[in-house]
Amino acid sequence: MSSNVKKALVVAEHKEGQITPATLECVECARILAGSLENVQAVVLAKNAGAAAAQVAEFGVQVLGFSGESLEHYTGEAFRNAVLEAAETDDFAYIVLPHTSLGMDLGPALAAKWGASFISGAMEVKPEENTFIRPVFNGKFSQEIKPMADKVVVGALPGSFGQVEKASAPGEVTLKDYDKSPKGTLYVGAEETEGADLGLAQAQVVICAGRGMGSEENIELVEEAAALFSRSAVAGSRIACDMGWLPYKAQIGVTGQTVAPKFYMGCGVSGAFQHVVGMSGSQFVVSVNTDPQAPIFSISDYCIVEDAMEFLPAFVAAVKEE
Ligand SMILES: Cc1cc2nc3c(=O)[nH]c(=O)nc-3n(C[C@H](O)[C@H](O)[C@H](O)COP(=O)(O)OP(=O)(O)OC[C@H]3O[C@@H](n4cnc5c(N)ncnc54)[C@H](O)[C@@H]3O)c2cc1C
Repeated sequence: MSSNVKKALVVAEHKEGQITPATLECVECARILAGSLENVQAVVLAKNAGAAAAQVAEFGVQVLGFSGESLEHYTGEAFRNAVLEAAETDDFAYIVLPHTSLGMDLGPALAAKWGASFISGAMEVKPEENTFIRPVFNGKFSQEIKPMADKVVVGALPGSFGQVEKASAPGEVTLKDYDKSPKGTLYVGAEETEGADLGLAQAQVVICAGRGMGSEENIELVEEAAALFSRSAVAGSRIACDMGWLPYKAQIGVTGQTVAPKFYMGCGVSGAFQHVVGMSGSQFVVSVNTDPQAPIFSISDYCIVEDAMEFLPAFVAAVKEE
């Protein structure tokens, strides 16, 4: 193997025993960085890592699975120590992890301990130029970054890399017991957010409220629009949820839910990349925004430059008339 090959280690993310789509994008990002899947390995951390490790291996990468009580639930300290131990098993130049809640928390801690640069929210990588590109200012600009350190931890922005395809032969899986416990962190528990299941994942029509809706009272307009369609759901941007207008279960985006409905309508949503990665799989996108320069218009099929409080009642009336 040539000495300029730079190997990449992917930190696999899994929920309820299933590898997340963002992990498969990380494998693709790592493949680009390392030049070939042969130079990519993945690490799976779990109480019992076997099943999730086998899922990742189906994509043709070698997988190291650490199983241990301290890895049953995410804690920054335990996961950081376990990933660093995995990183010592070979001469890696990159650690790639998804730019999700996990990656945003774990990435900086890994980089600090590993002596690496940390590039968060990377949407493109150019290893031959040692350049990483990420969106800034809600996606209105992109920034090119050249890391100073030899090693780089990369947070791959979901929705940017495409998922790696299944391989004809699975990669090798090595499973190890991991019995180290974190010294300064104790996992106490997690509670699911209260509120009804909004059925966002199954919805074919999603009407999404953003800060531009102005107040909680105006969310009724969004609900009325959603009620026009069967298999529909109301969603919100993070700001709409932070304001308490909608429950957190309704949040779409990198720290919320991912939806791929047939029809998405954003009302007073600017189109920050953290939101867009959660809805970019929508088949038909309509956006209502008073600002003709709103970034969401660049990914919309129909751009309606209008006050949402004027548009929505007219929209509801028109659909009812049909
Ligand atoms: C680590 C991190 C994670 C994040 N995760 C998420 C996430 O998961 N999901 C998410 O959504 N965001 C997320 N964000 C926040 C994200 O960066 C944006 O701040 C957020 O998406 C903006 O929400 P918004 O579009 O509702 O509000 P704004 O960006 O304030 O946009 C409001 C829009 O409404 C328009 N408007 C104003 N008045 C009207 C009107 N009367 N009629 C029509 N349009 C009007 C404005 O022109 C503007 O474009 C995250 C941020 C960080 C830092």
